[in-house]
Amino acid sequence: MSSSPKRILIACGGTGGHLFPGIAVAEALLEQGHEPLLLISQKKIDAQASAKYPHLKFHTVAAIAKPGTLSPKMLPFLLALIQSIRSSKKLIREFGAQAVLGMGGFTSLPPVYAGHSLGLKTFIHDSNARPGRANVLTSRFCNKVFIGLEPAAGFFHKPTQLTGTPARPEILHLPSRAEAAKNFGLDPDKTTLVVTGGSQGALGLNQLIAKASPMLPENIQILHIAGPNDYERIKQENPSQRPGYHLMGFCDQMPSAYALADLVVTRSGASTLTEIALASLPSILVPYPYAADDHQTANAKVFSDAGAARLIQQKDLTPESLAKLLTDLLTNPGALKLMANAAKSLAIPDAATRVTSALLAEI
Ligand SMILES: CC(=O)N[C@H]1[C@@H](OP(=O)(O)OP(=O)(O)OC[C@H]2O[C@@H](n3ccc(=O)[nH]c3=O)[C@H](O)[C@@H]2O)O[C@H](CO)[C@@H](O)[C@@H]1O
Repeated sequence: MSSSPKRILIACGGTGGHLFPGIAVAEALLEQGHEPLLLISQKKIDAQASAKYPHLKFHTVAAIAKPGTLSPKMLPFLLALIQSIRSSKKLIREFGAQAVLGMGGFTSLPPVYAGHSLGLKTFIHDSNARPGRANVLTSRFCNKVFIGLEPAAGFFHKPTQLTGTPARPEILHLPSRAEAAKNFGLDPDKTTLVVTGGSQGALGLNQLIAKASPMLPENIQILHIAGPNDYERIKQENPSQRPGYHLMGFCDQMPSAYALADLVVTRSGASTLTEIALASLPSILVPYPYAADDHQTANAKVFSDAGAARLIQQKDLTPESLAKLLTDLLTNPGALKLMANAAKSLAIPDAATRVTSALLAEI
């Protein structure tokens, strides 16, 4: 190992769950004097998020998503994969990469495979308790797999290291509660419920919350982050809402949302879980029912087993039962405190530097 600056290619496009951890690793590398290049997709979310980090270098490639095995789209997918491996090799040579890190999904497979076939050290990070198939396949071409949650270790055929999932630096430095409340026009002194569905697929949860919120005690305020796809529908379906209910589409101030929250109701995507652990927040976790291999239930179990969260499947909830559970918890500060402490014990604040140290030690 030498201390000279290293050039690291990080593949992290396609979803917030891959992009933000990739950005966190890139920031840590940059801080240590190294040169990261982030490979992202042409999707809007990647363009929007990357624009906020003008000091980082990004390279855009077409997103790759695997169709069903018998789908007629399989042949075009395989051709796109081969093409992407070729262009990844070209990029690795031009950039002079010394290692490749994939943050997950099929978008990571071509650059990791290309790096491996050019003789570079290659790595992937998997943030879920039950890894995606793309990552298990990609791990065949890796030297080491970094994992966000312990149960993932059993799924890979390569050495794994528990690093946690790197979070955006701003999540590690939350604003004050007063500042946070101001951002949403809410009251800093009121007990606050924050609802967020992750970046995709929370219509069922959004509908439950919108119907449950009028049944909550009057002194509770609710920040309901419904996501850009559901915002209009939820607004139309619930024309008369109670005071202290604030509905929004996409939230670009998640640190403020966490700073204001006394309890979070959410899907159990890995980045969201990482963030609520870092913010020491109690939660009610309602896994996305259609997530691949039900990995969100596996993620949520880590938190409920530790006492940090209540895990409830969407099919088992009604607006009434959800309102009762929320009221019971929100009026029981002792229970919330115990859950918050358990959440804190799951946090790995140095996840980004755990990844960079382990990676740099091998090149
Ligand atoms: C439906 C699905 O399969 N989702 C998967 C997807 O997560 P997905 O990317 O949908 O969700 P995550 O919970 O992992 O991350 C969401 C990220 O978006 C941010 N955010 C969210 C809402 C908002 O309004 N503003 C905002 O900034 C959150 O702070 C967080 O950083 O990849 C993750 C990592 O493999 C998996 O664990 C998830 O299960």
